Amino acid sequence: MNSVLVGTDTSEMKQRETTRAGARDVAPSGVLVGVSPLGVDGEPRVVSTEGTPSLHVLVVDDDAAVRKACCVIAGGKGFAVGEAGSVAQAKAILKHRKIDLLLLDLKLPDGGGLALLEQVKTLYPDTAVVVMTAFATVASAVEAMRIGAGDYLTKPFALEELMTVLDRAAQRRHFDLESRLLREKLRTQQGAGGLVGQSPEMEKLYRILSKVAFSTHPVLILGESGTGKELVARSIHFNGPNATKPFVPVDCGSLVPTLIESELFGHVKGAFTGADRAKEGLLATAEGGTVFLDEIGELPLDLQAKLLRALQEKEVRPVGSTQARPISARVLAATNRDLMAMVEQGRFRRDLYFRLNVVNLRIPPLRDRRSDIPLLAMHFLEQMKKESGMAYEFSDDTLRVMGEYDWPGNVRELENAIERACALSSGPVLHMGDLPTQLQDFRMQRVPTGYGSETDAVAQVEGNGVGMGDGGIVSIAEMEKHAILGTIRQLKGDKLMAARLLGIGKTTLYRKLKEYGITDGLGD
Ligand SMILES: Nc1ncnc2c1ncn2[C@@H]1O[C@H](COP(=O)(O)OP(=O)(O)OP(=O)(O)O)[C@@H](O)[C@H]1O
Repeated sequence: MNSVLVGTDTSEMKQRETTRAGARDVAPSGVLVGVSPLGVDGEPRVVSTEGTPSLHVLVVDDDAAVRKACCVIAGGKGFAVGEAGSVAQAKAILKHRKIDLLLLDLKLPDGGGLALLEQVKTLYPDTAVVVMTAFATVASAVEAMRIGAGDYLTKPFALEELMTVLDRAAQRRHFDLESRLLREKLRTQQGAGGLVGQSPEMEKLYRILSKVAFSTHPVLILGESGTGKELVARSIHFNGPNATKPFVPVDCGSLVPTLIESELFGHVKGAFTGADRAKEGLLATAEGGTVFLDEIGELPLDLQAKLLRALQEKEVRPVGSTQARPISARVLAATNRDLMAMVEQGRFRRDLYFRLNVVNLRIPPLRDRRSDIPLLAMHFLEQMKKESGMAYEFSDDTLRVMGEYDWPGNVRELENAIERACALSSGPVLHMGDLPTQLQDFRMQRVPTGYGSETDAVAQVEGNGVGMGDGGIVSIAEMEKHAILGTIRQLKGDKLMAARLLGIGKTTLYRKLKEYGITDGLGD
């Protein structure tokens, strides 16, 4: 089989005869197939006897022997095959039938194959094209690739070359299909991890995400804090082929420096004081799954070198061990820092940067995709409704200000603001007064002469009452006190929740209460 060549060159005629004889009898897989020339109706014949074929292949060549050989090989692989001997026949078939893969000879009797290719790429962009060309016209193969052919075969070609090209096309097709389905899933919010957003920026992100999910390359996820880097990493993992394997997030910024190495690579018993048991590192725990290295820019330089070695050699050496242990996890990393600048400053290893940055995904800040704000706001509101059973809704003013605000803390800030508003509101309608002070300040800067709608003004005075509702000037300390006490009261004394919603620590809250001379409960 290996020595059999398929081609149009007359010097290959003898070999072609061999091909034809071989092809007529047995396909490479041993499956018997019958190949017939194209019927007058132009319909490609399904010739495989194996199950339902996955790909529809059309062979366009004026040489019947080449057509037959290709049909036999493709049919043997379980594809539905058809053949056309001219441009006109090919067009007739393409009009009536969805073709997944076109095997196209560039030299056809009734016109150029290149023109047909151009037409196919315009009318049927999903059809993959493999051009077949004689060695002498390899320049036209280059032109064909430029127009959109995915692959090419130089005639005469060995049958195994054809088989490889068919396998590659089938794989690519499968990949494209999966990635299209995933993109659709992400777009309609059904993707695992539930990424919300329909702005052009998010569409672009879904496009790249749906492609990288099926590969095993490292991906560097870039974006400001709170833009959704971890959510994107989860989406990549849970939509990929290893979704059932572990997803292990590692926050490089919060690991205790002296313990990072043993956390990442593991340690043996007795490796250091307190290591009374051997421990597997996070890189090994992810076995076959994904390790998500968050805040990778925070990793100390010496550990960057060790991580690079582990990634290159695909093995880790636990602290205190002389033996390496293989690792098979995919690595995704994220940072809100300018890693390239850190490389220039010598604070991040260039080689590690390139290792992690095989593909990068940049998540734009929320202020650069404002059309997503209402969608995200409604999404978080729905979540709150489900959790609380309350029929919350935004006042017009609240929704408008949220859409205009810059959200320096991005989606996380928006999510927290809505959670806080729901916890503080006295009724189902969320007013401006229920939003965090930074949004109220923002609105006051924009509308210096008033509060906007009357309802919201009332809500502001009646709500947590922060601001200049009584017309006088209030000190920042006074506003802070007002906010703290108002929040605790509205939460019926739940100080932990109040601290959380106010974005301050529990200890700070208690210290402030002490400063105000309040030692017992408030509102409880
Ligand atoms: N597109 C989105 N759709 C729905 N929720 C989102 C989206 N982006 C972010 N979130 C939510 O916002 C919060 C912050 O997201 P995440 O932790 O992924 O951000 P991050 O960029 O990793 O933040 P950091 O840099 O601070 O670690 C999470 O609760 C996440 O679920």
